Amino acid sequence: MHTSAPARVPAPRASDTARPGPCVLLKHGEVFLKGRNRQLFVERLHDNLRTALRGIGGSTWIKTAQNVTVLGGEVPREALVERARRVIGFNSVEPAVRVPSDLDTIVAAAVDGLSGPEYDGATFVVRARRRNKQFPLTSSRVEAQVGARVLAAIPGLRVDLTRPDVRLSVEIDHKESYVSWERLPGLSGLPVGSSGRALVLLSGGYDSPVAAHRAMRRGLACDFVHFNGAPYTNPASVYKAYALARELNRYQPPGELHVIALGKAQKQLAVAGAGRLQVVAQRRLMVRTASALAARIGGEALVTGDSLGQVASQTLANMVAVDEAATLPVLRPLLGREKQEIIDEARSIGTADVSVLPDEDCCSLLAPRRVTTRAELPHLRVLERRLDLDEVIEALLDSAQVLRPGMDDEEPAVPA
Ligand SMILES: Nc1ncnc2c1ncn2[C@@H]1O[C@H](COP(=O)(O)OP(=O)(O)OP(=O)(O)O)[C@@H](O)[C@H]1O
Repeated sequence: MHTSAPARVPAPRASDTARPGPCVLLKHGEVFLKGRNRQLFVERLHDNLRTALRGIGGSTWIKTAQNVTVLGGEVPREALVERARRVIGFNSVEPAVRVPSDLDTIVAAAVDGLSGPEYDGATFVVRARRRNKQFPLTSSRVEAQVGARVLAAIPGLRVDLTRPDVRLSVEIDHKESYVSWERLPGLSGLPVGSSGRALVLLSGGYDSPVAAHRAMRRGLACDFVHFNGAPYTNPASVYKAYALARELNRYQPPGELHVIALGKAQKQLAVAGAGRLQVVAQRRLMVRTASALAARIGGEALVTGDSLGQVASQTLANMVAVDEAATLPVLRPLLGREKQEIIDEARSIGTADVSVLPDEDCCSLLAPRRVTTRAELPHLRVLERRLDLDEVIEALLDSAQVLRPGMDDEEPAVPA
């Protein structure tokens, strides 16, 4: 049984946070808008960040200021940035330096940062935020003074308040301040796990991995289930599902992949006379089995990659027929998306290279030449009564293989 909270990673030692040096500023996303529950969301965000930092190869520390998390450690800053950019819930990830809160030191850090040849002739603006109201200058005075002194020290620079090449950001906290001049976009969204846990029906195509990623960005921790056509198809789709789940697990405390051999049950449906209902009947069997599996592992909803009308099996009537068989809500984050948008998003999250590979999906096994676009529930029920559904589902669940992509590097042993 899953608990949705990730395992805690030891808190940083106080001595780690005392030294000046490189760090990373992580600006909070939607969490920032939360009211009284904000602290809980921030704790979840930090738990996920600690999980993402596991195995990085050196000690790390995390510090919270208002609406910002500061990350540092005895590892190269690029490695911290790379890990932090995969944590859902930060609007931006900014490589920064941490200095004592006095103006001379802040200016020295800024001059140091902007002295490289890549900033020759660049335009810049200073943006300051003062969290420490005891600091002797207001934010706008800090901006003016830092700007003037940087300009005097680096004559190649020019000021542009509206469309600068570089935004020099100064965050003044109580004892220390953070200076940064590079801002990388984060993944924004809600911390994974803050909305509960879901089971994603993961095929080998472009859509379901993108749907999973979108579900994660709305705070759902995801496990995965993949149905393959074994024993009648080759194992290629299982390897693809494994690779996709491993990629997706880089964005969350890793979820499990359950692999279920559907081939025999598909044949039973065909023998029972499914005909043009075959694909919708299979989908109903998938969501029934997935609902039962989710109930066992703590999932509260199913997620699919359906997009309305994309293919014959995804008409409104067929989706209604599928939903009727599920005992958990079926979430479809891609319902209104177009295929090209989905493929572009698959490229940006890193799943497209796997999805494009050929496989022998269980859906093509026994698929009729024409799939019904209007599956009638009474016809489906008559068909399903010819099978002992409870027994079929029990057998499917018993044969499920559980893999942990990204948690260890075992290759999937393909179920018989
Ligand atoms: N073999 C499978 N195992 C698990 N889920 C599946 C499988 N086949 C389909 N699904 C689920 O049903 C959804 C619709 O599948 P369908 O084959 O109709 O569309 P698709 O456009 O090929 O989807 P995808 O690009 O995700 O493969 C998938 O996005 C996925 O969530």
